[in-house]
Amino acid sequence: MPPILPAGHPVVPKPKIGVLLTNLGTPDGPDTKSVKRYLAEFLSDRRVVEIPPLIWQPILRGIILNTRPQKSAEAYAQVWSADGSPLAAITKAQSAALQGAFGADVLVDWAMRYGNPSIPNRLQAMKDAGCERILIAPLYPQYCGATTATANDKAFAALAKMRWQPALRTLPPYYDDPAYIEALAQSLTAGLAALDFEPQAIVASFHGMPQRTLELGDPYHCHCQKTARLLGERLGRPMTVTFQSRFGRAKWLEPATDATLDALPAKGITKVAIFAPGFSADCLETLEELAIRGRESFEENGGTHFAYIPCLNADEIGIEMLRVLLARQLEGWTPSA
Ligand SMILES: C=CC1=C(C)c2cc3[nH]c(cc4nc(cc5[nH]c(cc1n2)c(C)c5CCC(=O)O)C(CCC(=O)O)=C4C)c(C)c3C=C
Ligand SMILES: [Fe+2]
Ligand SMILES: [Fe+2]
Repeated sequence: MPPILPAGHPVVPKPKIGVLLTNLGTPDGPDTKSVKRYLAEFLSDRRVVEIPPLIWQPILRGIILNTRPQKSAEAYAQVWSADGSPLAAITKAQSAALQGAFGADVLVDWAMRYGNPSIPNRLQAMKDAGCERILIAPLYPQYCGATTATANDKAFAALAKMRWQPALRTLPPYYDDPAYIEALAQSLTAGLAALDFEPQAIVASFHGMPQRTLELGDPYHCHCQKTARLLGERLGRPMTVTFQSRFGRAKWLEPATDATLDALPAKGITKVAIFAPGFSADCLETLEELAIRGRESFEENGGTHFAYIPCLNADEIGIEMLRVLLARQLEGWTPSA
């Protein structure tokens, strides 16, 4: 058969391509009203709280949304930056850095699953800019229905309303990708080298989820364990894996980060370094829960040295890793990617 494309022809014509980075979401401001609006949307997501709405909604509206927003707003106020919520500010910086790395062929933007800028809003903006092909990139290394799936659901729902849809791809979870493990290894090595003490333990703290979600078949727990194992092997140092941010009364994944930190000094471990490999950007859960409250609690229980090592964020190592992962997904879509 003769070749279907004339010799020298590019394999694919050059359509306009969009890359939409997505993350969890955050309130518009560190005030009770904004946090209440955000938590109402977040905690009404049936991928996040897997309790039948007839039982859950009265608890959410009657109890949780009347108590938690004020407490959470105080926590957000402690970490709020000049650029707004750290999660939003860092995701925006990641988007700008990747735009620089890809150049004019690819439009890079960012959106939040809950709150602003919303996924439907930024997808529409990409379509309006002429993007015919879009890569949705949920920035969660470990897959969880409560994070990866719901972010993609939101994008699919927006596309479901479009008469003229763009073509779509999604970034798969990258918990065991050599580029991710290497980025974590380099970032952790640099973070440890900058300390003025030698930690006796390195704690890898992942966001938790209900134990029941694991039993229903969600791979998140296994993904976290594999990330920590590969990183430990790469560095030749064991990692203490823990799960943080417990919410509600149900049993969550264990061991819990707070209980583990509090128990270490009694075992003779008074110097620790902690980091959060499952978070692609620092946020409330890392800056307030780990770096502020985790430290206080560890020291109250006899700890003497505590270091929080930041996430990959928009640092060079993290951006290069994301560029590699995204470029791989764009293969065949653009001759230059
Ligand atoms: C209610 C159940 C929750 C599940 C399940 C859950 C899973 C989960 N979350 C992240 C990442 C983040 N969560 C963040 C905040 C946050 N998470 C929950 C609850 C669940 N998370 C709440 C109620 C909150 C809000 C803050 C609070 O009131 O305490 C954030 C930070 C957002 C920010 O604005 O900085 C991230 C990121 C993952 C990876 C995950 C997977 C199991
Ligand atoms: Fe969460
Ligand atoms: Fe928290």
